[in-house]
Amino acid sequence: MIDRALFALEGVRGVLAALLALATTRALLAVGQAWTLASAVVGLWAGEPLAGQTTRIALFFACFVGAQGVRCAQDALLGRYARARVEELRDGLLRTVFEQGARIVQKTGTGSVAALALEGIDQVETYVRLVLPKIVCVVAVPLVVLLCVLPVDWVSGLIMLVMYPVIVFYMGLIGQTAKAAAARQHDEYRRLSNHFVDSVRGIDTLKLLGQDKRHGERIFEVSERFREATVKTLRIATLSGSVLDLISTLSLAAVAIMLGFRLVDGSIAFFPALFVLVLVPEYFKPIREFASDYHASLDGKNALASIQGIVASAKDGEEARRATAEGAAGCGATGREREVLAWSEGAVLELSGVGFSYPDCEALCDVAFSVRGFKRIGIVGASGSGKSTLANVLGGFLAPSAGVVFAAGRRLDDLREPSWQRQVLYIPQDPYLFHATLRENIAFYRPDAADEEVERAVRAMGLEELVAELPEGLGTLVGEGGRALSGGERQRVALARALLDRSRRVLVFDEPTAHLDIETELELKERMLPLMEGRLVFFATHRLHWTHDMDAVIVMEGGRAVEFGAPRALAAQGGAFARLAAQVEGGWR
Ligand SMILES: Nc1ncnc2c1ncn2[C@@H]1O[C@H](COP(=O)(O)OP(=O)(O)OP(=O)(O)O)[C@@H](O)[C@H]1O
Repeated sequence: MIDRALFALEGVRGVLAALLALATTRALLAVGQAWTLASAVVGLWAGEPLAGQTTRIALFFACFVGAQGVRCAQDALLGRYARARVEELRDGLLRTVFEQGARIVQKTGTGSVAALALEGIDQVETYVRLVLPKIVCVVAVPLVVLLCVLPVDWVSGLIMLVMYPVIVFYMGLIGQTAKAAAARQHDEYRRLSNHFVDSVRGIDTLKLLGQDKRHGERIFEVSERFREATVKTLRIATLSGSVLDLISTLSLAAVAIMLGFRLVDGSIAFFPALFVLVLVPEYFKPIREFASDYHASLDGKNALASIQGIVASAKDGEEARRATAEGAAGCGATGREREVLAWSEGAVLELSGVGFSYPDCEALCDVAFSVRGFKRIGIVGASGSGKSTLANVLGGFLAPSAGVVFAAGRRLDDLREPSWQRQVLYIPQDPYLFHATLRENIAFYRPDAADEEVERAVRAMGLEELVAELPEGLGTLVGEGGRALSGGERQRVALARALLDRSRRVLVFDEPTAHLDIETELELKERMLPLMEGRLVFFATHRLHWTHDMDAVIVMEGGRAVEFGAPRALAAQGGAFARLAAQVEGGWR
């Protein structure tokens, strides 16, 4: 029931110690309130004048105000602590998502990661605020109260002592059921988030294929499952809360009835009886509050576990990767020693035995080749042969599961090395436009670019017409929520980015023209070729006319690089490239 993940939070022990001190103080103040109230009432009952009770009444109010003060101090402490931890968690999660990129998002789901970063984080804050003080109160307050009741009336103390473990045992039983129900609810929520984001992203395709109605029904099914899981969790929470209330009320009644009988037969005086009666609710209050907040905070508990899981698995993977890289290098290379030098004419990139597997499929196997300097390398092959996966490995997005890479004199396990990524410009099939102005999108890698440079890039990539058409020219908002651009226009923006940032000397293209009609492709080709000058270029494509402009091609077949060489020589060789070339309409010359 007590969540170990909470104890992994930074500085939690110090906060628990402070909360323990505050809870003990509050319990003592509650005892003080019960004592002063009981003695004032007993005094009045005995016929003492009201004026004689002033000190007791003043002390009662002092204890009351003190208890409120302690509560405020506790809230302030928890508020600060929860906010700080939550900020750290958010940073950790976002850093992991940015560092691990596609891998994390593919594994966990875009919707789920977004829901965790937004709503999940808030749930964790509520969870930390609610549960930390309850963990402390549930131990400290009953102990203080019991220690004060036992010397005054051991019979009531004994009843309280016996009933407490019964309640804790019952809570443990309910807790297990509630935990399972909340975990199921959390899973359904993750599924719903992923489904929703996927549906919104794919809405055009779904409509185009006439699948929107059927997909709508599936969204309804997923939402229904989430609703059912939520109702089940609420049902358990409400029922168990009521039963717990009943048990603690019965325990309270048992103490009160025993006090009543003993008062009647004169075996207990009025003062101790009243003192105990006033104090007993304080004894059961923390466990009742713990039970009700426990259910309310279970989604925060699950969100915390998910976030910590994502961050920890990424960290483990990263450490294992580092350890293997350092072990493989045999020299404990760290930091600077792994930095890839700036790409130059004499630099060599070599892949040796590189493999990569998706959870259910091996996409690359034993890929090996070596390139030097500023070459244009085509990556060709049939659909599913591994072109995009190889482009992703070269771009530093995916870490191979096998093999090593030598890049500009550095031996690496993979190319997710920041000093390599800083040199790479990746242009995918469908470049992403940020929700920002067209100018900001073009100057993405060089936000400091002068206006003339941006305008030159606009002209070079044939974007002048678009800019003239837009209401605010380069200052028009584009991307999601802004003015939509066609596939060809997005591709031109991506190329303008490449033109603007000449410092990136490695270009990785992944089927950049796959979505474009042949006229647009040929027009763009004329604009792309000059960009390739003085750069190392990898160009994954299934359109073989590009290979005429390549210095060499890598031919992929079933995840293996089966051929590597100049296209003309490969075509003459009669192997895999020749077979591919034979499929080109009109032949490959
Ligand atoms: N995210 C993924 N999860 C699981 N398997 C994947 C994933 N992406 C690709 N694959 C599989 O890996 C293999 C190689 O895919 P890849 O996209 O690299 O091939 P490709 O040659 O680029 O294909 P295409 O020309 O159709 O884009 C294929 O069998 C594909 O089904």
